[in-house]
Amino acid sequence: MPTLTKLYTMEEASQHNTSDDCWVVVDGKVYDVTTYLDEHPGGDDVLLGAAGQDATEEFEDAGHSKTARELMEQFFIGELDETPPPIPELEIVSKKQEFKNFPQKVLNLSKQYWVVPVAAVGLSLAVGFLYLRRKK
Ligand code: HEM
Repeated sequence: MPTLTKLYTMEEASQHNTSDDCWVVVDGKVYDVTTYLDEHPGGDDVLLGAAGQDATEEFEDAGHSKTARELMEQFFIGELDETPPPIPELEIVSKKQEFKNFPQKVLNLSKQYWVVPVAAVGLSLAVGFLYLRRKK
């Protein structure tokens, strides 16, 4: 089933790293904790230290309670877009591949269009024959 969850790249999340605009990423989920900075029992400094970053390890190390995990859902804004960006090398490889197959492609075309040279030779012979006959 399609989800309506908003996706954010890590690059986008990393730009929200101030006390006026503070996002943290925990376990592939993005949280806007700006309004929670002053309320956080662990202190605002720890959240600010993890702002715009993947804080999964720090979050787990702090041994958060079930209540804390339920509470964080209020700050959930989306998920991390983990789709890898297209690798430019792949394009280069495919272009090289095209070039590599060039002789094969020419061969295939000549197989397909063998009628053209045969017709050309036939036509030349016919014209030559008529020319010679007229000369006599
Ligand atoms: C939306 C995200 C978060 C919520 C809702 C949240 C909530 C809480 C709550 C309720 C506590 C009190 C203890 C408990 O009930 O477990 C706590 C403690 C703490 N949190 Fe968070 N937290 C969040 C994110 C983080 C992150 C990202 C870090 C680390 C970078 C962190 C570090 C800590 C630390 C160090 C403590 C103190 C633990 C202790 O006293 O032993 N928290 N947090």
